[in-house]
Amino acid sequence: MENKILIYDSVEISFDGEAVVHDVSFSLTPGEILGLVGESGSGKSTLIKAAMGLLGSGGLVTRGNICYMGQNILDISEKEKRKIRGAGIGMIFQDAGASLCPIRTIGDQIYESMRAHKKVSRNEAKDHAMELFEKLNFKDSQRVWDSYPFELSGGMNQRAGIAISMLMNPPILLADEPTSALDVSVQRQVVREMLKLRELFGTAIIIVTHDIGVVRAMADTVLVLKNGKMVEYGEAEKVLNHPQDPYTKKLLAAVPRLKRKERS
Ligand SMILES: Nc1ncnc2c1ncn2[C@@H]1O[C@H](COP(=O)(O)OP(=O)(O)OP(=O)(O)O)[C@@H](O)[C@H]1O
Repeated sequence: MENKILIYDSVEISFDGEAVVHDVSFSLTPGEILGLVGESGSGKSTLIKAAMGLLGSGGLVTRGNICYMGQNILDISEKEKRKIRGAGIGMIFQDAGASLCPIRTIGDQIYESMRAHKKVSRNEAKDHAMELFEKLNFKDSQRVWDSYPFELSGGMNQRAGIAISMLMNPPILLADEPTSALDVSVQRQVVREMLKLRELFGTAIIIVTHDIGVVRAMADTVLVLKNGKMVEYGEAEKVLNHPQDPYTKKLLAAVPRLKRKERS
């Protein structure tokens, strides 16, 4: 099992008794970036939410196992899951701005989210956040700390959201369409930032995206989902440059040629 920090083993996920993800297996090593792609409704978000225990009331893993650091997270209590969420597995969504509380400053939210996991003073939380902001080249860290989300641009909120999800330095970051609501220049910045997190902290990342350009720029491995089933899984270079499955070929063909050519 050398060095696997997350293992999905034959996972089936159902909503209200109906399976929407079928027999999916993959694993993640420290620092690995896995690109999860597939058409809308193919089950990408459902698959990663299962690792966080965030499927909602009708959702259930109905077969298989999901192991985080050797621990089957389907067997553990809600309290233990809460410990893993944030400190073990961080998550960022498409619109991190919307998941920030509108009536609290970024600083307050950082302090609260850190305090939920460990005993820290406000100053310690601030020092830690400022250090991370600097590492991620935020131009005006103090202003970000003092701002309410509505005082920052959508791109800055997303970058702050990513930084917040990294405060506890989780070994795994699940990123669900983290760039799709952003304009192109901020998209590039966010991609660079996620790569920087891997470089700085050895963070493993699962990135869910429709943007094959982002997958090319980031992923070591790629998993292609269609109607909840794995159609292809392997090294990014192989899957992207020599796709075997017609569905993967179709997904890749949907990408503008210019984008596909830029790194070939
Ligand atoms: N809470 C839910 N209750 C019932 N069915 C759901 C729920 N969440 C997702 N589904 C169903 O599960 C399937 C997979 O949805 P999911 O959102 O995981 O796909 P996706 O690949 O992430 O799509 P997108 O790219 O549009 O975000 C879909 O058929 C969807 O309707």
